[in-house]
Amino acid sequence: MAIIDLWGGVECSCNRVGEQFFDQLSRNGHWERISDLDLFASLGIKKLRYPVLWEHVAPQSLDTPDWSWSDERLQRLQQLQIDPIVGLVHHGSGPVYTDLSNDNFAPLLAQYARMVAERYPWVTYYTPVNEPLTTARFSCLYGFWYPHQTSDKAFVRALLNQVKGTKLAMQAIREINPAAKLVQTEDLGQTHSTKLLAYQAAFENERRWLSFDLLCGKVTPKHKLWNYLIQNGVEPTELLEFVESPLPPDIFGINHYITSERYLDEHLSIFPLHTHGSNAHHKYADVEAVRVKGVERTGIKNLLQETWQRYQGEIAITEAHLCCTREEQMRWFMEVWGAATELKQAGVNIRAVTAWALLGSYDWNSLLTRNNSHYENGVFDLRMGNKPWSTALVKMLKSLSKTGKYQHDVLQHKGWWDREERYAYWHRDVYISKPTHKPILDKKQRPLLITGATGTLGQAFGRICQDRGLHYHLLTRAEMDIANPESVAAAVARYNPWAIINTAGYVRVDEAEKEPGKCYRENTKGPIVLAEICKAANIQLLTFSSDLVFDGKKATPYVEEDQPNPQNVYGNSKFLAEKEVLRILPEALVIRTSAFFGIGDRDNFVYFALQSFLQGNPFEAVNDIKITATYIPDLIQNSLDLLIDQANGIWHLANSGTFTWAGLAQSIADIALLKDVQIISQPVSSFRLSAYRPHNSVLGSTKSYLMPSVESALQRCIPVIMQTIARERTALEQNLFPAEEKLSG
Ligand SMILES: NC(=O)C1=CN([C@@H]2O[C@H](COP(=O)(O)OP(=O)(O)OC[C@H]3O[C@@H](n4cnc5c(N)ncnc54)[C@H](OP(=O)(O)O)[C@@H]3O)[C@@H](O)[C@H]2O)C=CC1
Ligand SMILES: Cc1cn([C@H]2C[C@H](O)[C@@H](COP(=O)(O)OP(=O)(O)O[C@H]3O[C@@H](C)C(=O)[C@@H](O)[C@H]3O)O2)c(=O)[nH]c1=O
Repeated sequence: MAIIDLWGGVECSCNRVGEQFFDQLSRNGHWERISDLDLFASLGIKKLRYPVLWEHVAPQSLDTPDWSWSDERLQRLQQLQIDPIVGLVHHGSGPVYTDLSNDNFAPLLAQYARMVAERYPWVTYYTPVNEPLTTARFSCLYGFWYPHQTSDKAFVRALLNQVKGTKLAMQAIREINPAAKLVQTEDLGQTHSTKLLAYQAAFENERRWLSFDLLCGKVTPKHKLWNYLIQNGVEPTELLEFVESPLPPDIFGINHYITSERYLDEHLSIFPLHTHGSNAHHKYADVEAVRVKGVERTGIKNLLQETWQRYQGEIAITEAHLCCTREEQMRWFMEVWGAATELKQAGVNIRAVTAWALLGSYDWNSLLTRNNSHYENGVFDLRMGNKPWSTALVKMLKSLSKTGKYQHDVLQHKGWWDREERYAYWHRDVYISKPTHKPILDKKQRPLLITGATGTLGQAFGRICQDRGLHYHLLTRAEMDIANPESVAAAVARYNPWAIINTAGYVRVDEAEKEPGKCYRENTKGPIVLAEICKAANIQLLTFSSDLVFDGKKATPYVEEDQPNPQNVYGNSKFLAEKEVLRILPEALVIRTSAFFGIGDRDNFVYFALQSFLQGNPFEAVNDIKITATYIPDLIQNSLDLLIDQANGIWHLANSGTFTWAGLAQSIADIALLKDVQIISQPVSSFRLSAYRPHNSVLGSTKSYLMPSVESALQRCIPVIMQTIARERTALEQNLFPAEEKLSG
């Protein structure tokens, strides 16, 4: 039985930048999709942080409210027996007739809150204003959001208006529902620093409590920030009003992210420009403490302990979310859940942990100031077809809400925030120079078995599993011949894997026409043997197929449901494997992909083209075949997430964008900024290839749009490939022309 509750929450920020409102509910489609509530209910959540935003209900005036959306949603929540924690403002500055610096903000918010309570008198839990301190910082100290001010005076005024608004709102609500409870949320971190900036860190470590301290009436003339507030335009009466009639939160809502802990350092030279800032006295860099070697992070457990010691009030983690790969998201949530459970067992009044951003969020990487569709998935992933995809976190949360416990092999390993490779900086007072590190993989975890140790995809899988802290064994043919059942059974018995990733195969498409036996052994018999043994051993299987299963007669991109009709031996060997593997093991994941390119692999079209261009040689490319190309790291990152999500069946994963090979060559030249390249564009027939190539093998998908565009992948890899080619050329020249001759050259 779980001793703490699982709550959920929808990322519903509605922040204003200039005259534009950035609205997560329209970005994530939840505004239109009431069925999401059923998905949320299936997680076993007891409460849901849910928006009835002022900017949505009364955007033009409090006299013309539109309750249609919130009526329907709150009614559905009642039917689903989910208790809403209603949020009225979420990183917003209110509708256009007010803003954070306007003294009408608090009274108007209270008026709106009364209207909400009158409309939904049964609602008990409220968060009138989410994270007043964060919003005041982003809007009035850093100027990112409306009203875009950048002074302590404006920051303090914005904070006070929000906290006053919260108090007045709760008082108005309690006139309707005296039992109403305030769940006051705030981002909680810790600021660390060099000795020189310890005063700034101390200030920020006091400031972080201000929302709670004000509501609890703790900001008296003895409070460390009393003078700071007074010097920045607050009247003593405004503060004493809270002291005389405090309105402490019924639940202290802690929002904690891996980036909540900061590190301040005046040695600007070792920090990227975008981290530079200043106060009235010093210029300094402000970075995530987790990236700094020599900084001991306080961590969520100690921060919760501090909150308990400071307020002795009921606490809930109201936002637990990590933007990262699947296993890291699971590790982060389990770390927060574990900390809360241990503290609860130790007598701390912890009520719940909230799985935040259930549907993910958009553009937080630009602090909600740009619409770039930078999406980070949540418990559900919105990049899969027309309904939210249940990631591996769904199974985890269902188990936690029931039993408070959950096991998965990927959880055996530390999260990146506890692994050596996290460091990007070092604490100047602790280290003179950049310390080195070696990633260590913990062998306790049941491994992934990856075939194809000498292959392009296999080796890349090894590198990325290392980075993701996924324990793996990369096996050569000698260690496990996939077409030999004894060899596979022996390897499975020896390593006891939780999944097999089959990157092995026969990929020489033209030669396959001459030696079909070999091709069918590696590409068809091999995967079948793996499927049979995985079935028997109840372990997951991921295997790869190809766009060459199609005949190319379709005019538009091929999707998963399209009927394959391979036109060459290779294509046929992959198609037969797909059919047999899914007949034997329907749970298997079969990923069709195409035309690999990547860093560190010289046997690919991108490398060939760049090499020719840089050598000034003409490059022949086919102009009557349409394909999609696949950047290997993007393929692997998403394949691993799907495997951990236990996705099954056929999935198409290729970077988005349709090209002829000649067109792709031109894009490569454009992105490499190479002007005078010679691309000889000609039909495939001129290449006299022994295996037929379909004229269209573009991979589309009805299941997902996980993969970035080919352009974005080329932009990420071409600079590195060009450096590799340049280095190789220099090495070649040095071998060909030893130094003295070059000088005489
Ligand atoms: N390259 C591409 O553009 C595309 C590839 N694919 C698919 O992706 C997968 C990986 O391709 P890629 O990395 O390019 O291939 P590579 O040719 O680079 O690697 C193939 C690997 O498979 C190993 N192998 C072959 N047969 C066996 C066997 N019986 N037992 C164990 N290992 C074996 C090879 O080992 P050894 O060195 O001993 O021969 C080699 O390590 C293949 O399934 C391929 O069909 C799909 C679409 C596009
Ligand atoms: C090397 C090269 C290829 N091409 C074009 C011609 C031809 O259609 C195509 C053939 O190149 P390749 O032999 O590299 O690729 P091909 O064998 O067609 O590629 C396939 O590999 C297998 C393993 C797959 O599964 C497929 O997805 C696909 O990537 O590329 C050029 O136009 N210019 C060139 O210089």
